[in-house]
Amino acid sequence: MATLSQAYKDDPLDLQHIIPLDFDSVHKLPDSHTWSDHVSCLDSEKYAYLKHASINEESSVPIIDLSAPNVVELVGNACQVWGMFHVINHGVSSSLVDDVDSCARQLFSLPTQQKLKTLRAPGGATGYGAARISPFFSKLMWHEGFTIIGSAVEHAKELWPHDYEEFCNVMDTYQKKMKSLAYQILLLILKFLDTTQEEEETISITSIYGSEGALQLNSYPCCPDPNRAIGLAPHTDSLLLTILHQSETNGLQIHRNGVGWLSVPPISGSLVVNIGDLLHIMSNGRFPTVYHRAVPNQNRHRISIAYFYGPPADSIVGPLSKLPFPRYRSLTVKEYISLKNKHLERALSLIKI
Ligand SMILES: C=C1C[C@]23C[C@H]1CC[C@H]2[C@@]12CCC[C@@](C)(C(=O)O1)[C@H]2[C@@H]3C(=O)O
Ligand SMILES: O=C(O)CCC(=O)C(=O)O
Ligand SMILES: [Fe+2]
Repeated sequence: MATLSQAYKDDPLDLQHIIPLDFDSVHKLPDSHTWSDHVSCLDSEKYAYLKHASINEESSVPIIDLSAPNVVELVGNACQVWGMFHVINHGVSSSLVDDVDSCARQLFSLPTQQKLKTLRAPGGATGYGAARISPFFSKLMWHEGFTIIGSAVEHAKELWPHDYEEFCNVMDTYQKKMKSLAYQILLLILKFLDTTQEEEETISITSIYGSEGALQLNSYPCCPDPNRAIGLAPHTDSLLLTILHQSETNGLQIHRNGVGWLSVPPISGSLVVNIGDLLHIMSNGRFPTVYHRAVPNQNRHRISIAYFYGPPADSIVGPLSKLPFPRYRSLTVKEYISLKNKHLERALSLIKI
């Protein structure tokens, strides 16, 4: 059976030459990390649009209480209008979230030489390094990441030879919580979409027993010139849905047609859920896959933790059968990952019917 790690291994990305900067030693934004044209170009292009757009919708990402009686409708509407929402009353304890956050901080505050011991191998998907999307951009990002798929033990032993257990336990517990929360949200979404009983059963069974997730720890160090740098370049997430914890510092932005880049500030105790490409496909395009980015700050080192939830790599994903006029062809998760690795955002248009 193909696993998520295998899917990334089969389609290696050459990231070896892209290594995060030793951020502490840099006091001026290097040319390699200066995006001024790109950043302002994206914004001004969209501001020109704004003059003509009529903005008569809610102006910020909705906050959904998972214990609300009409939660299916709330989640469904948020998925259709925004492709993103905050969840509160999600059942994940704040102490666990704080632990993950502080473990991530500890990891990123290790000396660069130490972190580089876990540098993502050429065919590997896990460990320390630049974002996978980096080779698609000519400028580098003000960011370092650490990817975990399954157990973090091998990398953790390299980072803290005598003291790795606490990190592993926290990451394991958090991944389990994220998996069950993601599953719970997926069921609400399937209820909202027109899903046949049979499909619901197949999807639920594979999602709970066979699903695979990945945990991405993101670090955006203090940046000497944040307006001309990008933390994480604009992208959509590939899998079904992503659950993001952002600590108290702003940085996440989403792109809204006719509006431009909109900040999604952290709300204490909430988690941000966003639709990924695979759920966009399953919903036959009814749910947008959210184009988003992260920007750095001058005085605050920002940490975010993203959990990516998806079906097993060899399962087949396509528009749900009751949704009329399929707009995308069905394909395996592995095939989609491979298309995305090669074509990034053009992957979706390549599977249009
Ligand atoms: C399971 C996943 C999801 C990945 C790839 C793999 C592990 C790391 C994830 C991210 C995290 C950072 C943004 C992104 C775009 C990236 O560059 O790496 C994500 C990507 C995706 O959603 O495609
Ligand atoms: O740091 C953030 O707010 C966004 C992270 C993100 O988009 C990702 O990890 O895919
Ligand atoms: Fe993302």
